[in-house]
Amino acid sequence: MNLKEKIRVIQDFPEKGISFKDITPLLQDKNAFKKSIDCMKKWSENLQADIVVGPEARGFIFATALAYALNVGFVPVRKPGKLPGQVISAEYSLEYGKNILEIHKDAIQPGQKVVIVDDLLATGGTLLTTARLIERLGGQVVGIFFLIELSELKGRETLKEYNVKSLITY
Ligand SMILES: O=P(O)(O)OC[C@H]1O[C@H](OP(=O)(O)OP(=O)(O)O)[C@H](O)[C@@H]1O
Ligand SMILES: Nc1ncnc2[nH]cnc12
Repeated sequence: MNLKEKIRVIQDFPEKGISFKDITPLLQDKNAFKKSIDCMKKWSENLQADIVVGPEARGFIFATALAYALNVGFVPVRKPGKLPGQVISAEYSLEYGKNILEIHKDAIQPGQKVVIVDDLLATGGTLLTTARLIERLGGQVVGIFFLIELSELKGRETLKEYNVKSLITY
């Protein structure tokens, strides 16, 4: 099965000039969704991850499924004002716009091995910010997995110090 065929490309969304990669057809297809998570599970072999982290919102979908498959816990990284406990936060830039990400202070224990999962790598800003938040809490980022990588935007350069893998490349 070719996973790329399950991605719907929509031009000029959410603004002019953006070629939006819509993951919803892949999620609707049980075989494609399962294959995506099974591949990420394979990448996780030997990493001995203690926890999987996913950034809001699309990251939650893949990160929770992988956490379940690996039989480890899940930690959400959220947009501002959503987490109720004490948080640390950081600002970052997106392919379109700016944002802030937050994580609960007690979400990661020092020395824990962390895998981060998101749907898409564009500039890498979201994932670099997420990785830095985890490191500020003492976690060790052992893998960063994506469904989709937009190679033109050079996110892999931004994340060059990490073990980065993606399933579909544009
Ligand atoms: O590599 P980057 O340039 O940081 O871009 C990639 C991020 O952009 C999208 O999230 P978005 O913030 O649009 O949020 P959503 O998941 O809530 O739709 C996507 O899900 C990634 O998290
Ligand atoms: N081109 C794109 N398509 C889907 N999600 C994105 N997030 C950042 N850039 C994106």
